[in-house]
Amino acid sequence: MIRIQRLTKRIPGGPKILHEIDFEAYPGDFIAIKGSSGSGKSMFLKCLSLQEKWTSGKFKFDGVDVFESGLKGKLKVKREIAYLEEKPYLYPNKTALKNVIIGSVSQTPAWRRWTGMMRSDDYMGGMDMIEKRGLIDKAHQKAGTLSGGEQQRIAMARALVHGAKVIAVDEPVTGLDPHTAEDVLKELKHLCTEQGVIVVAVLHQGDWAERFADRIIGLNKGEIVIDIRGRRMTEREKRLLD
Ligand SMILES: Nc1ncnc2c1ncn2[C@@H]1O[C@H](COP(=O)(O)OP(=O)(O)OP(=O)(O)O)[C@@H](O)[C@H]1O
Repeated sequence: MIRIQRLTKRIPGGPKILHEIDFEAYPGDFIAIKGSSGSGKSMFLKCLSLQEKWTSGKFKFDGVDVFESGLKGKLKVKREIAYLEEKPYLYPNKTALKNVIIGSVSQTPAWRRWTGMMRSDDYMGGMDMIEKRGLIDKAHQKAGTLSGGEQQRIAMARALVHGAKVIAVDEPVTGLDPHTAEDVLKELKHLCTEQGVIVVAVLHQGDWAERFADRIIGLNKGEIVIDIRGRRMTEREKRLLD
């Protein structure tokens, strides 16, 4: 479970980008973040996954007070809250499978990195995760040749192999055709309902948030202006995001 209280982010010597954000999420939640350009959506995901330092606020994750528990709490967040950018970084010349298992604990010994050899349990775990994403026939294809939707799913598989319990994903369907976008969102929804993963997704365009999310949070100038159950938004609510 995640509990954030009064998260504030200010760029040193610059403007306040997030202002006193309160946020809670429970296993299995699919939460969409909406808001116009510059409203702080990406910054929120980056603060949630500790890619960005907070200016102030309290952060509890799975009962651990992240900032009170020192390095241990921060490492737990970095390990278990995966941040996926709009165009997730994959090694283009490595296979989809290598991208999924790269950096996993049993891969770490230097001689494995030098020789490129995988342990059989890495191989099986990676293949299993890729199969569950419906990409088994792409496992040995170079990641740089995969489509945008396939790359998103490989990035998800990598996060899950590495033990992610929360996926904070920025614009996962931007630039995808509607059919592929729907597949990616179904996949994320499935992770919530079947595995209790928490998904926090920036889904500003179209009606994807209304169709897939359990909750919709709307940001305007770094403040929460809407926090509703996933449903069709009213015209008044939409105006609050402008
Ligand atoms: N490192 C930084 N230094 C200064 N300003 C920043 C920095 N990072 C973000 N900002 C500003 O903070 C605001 C929020 O940025 P953010 O990327 O979170 O917006 P967003 O809602 O994700 O926008 P978009 O939909 O266009 O991606 C923007 O005005 C941006 O210019």
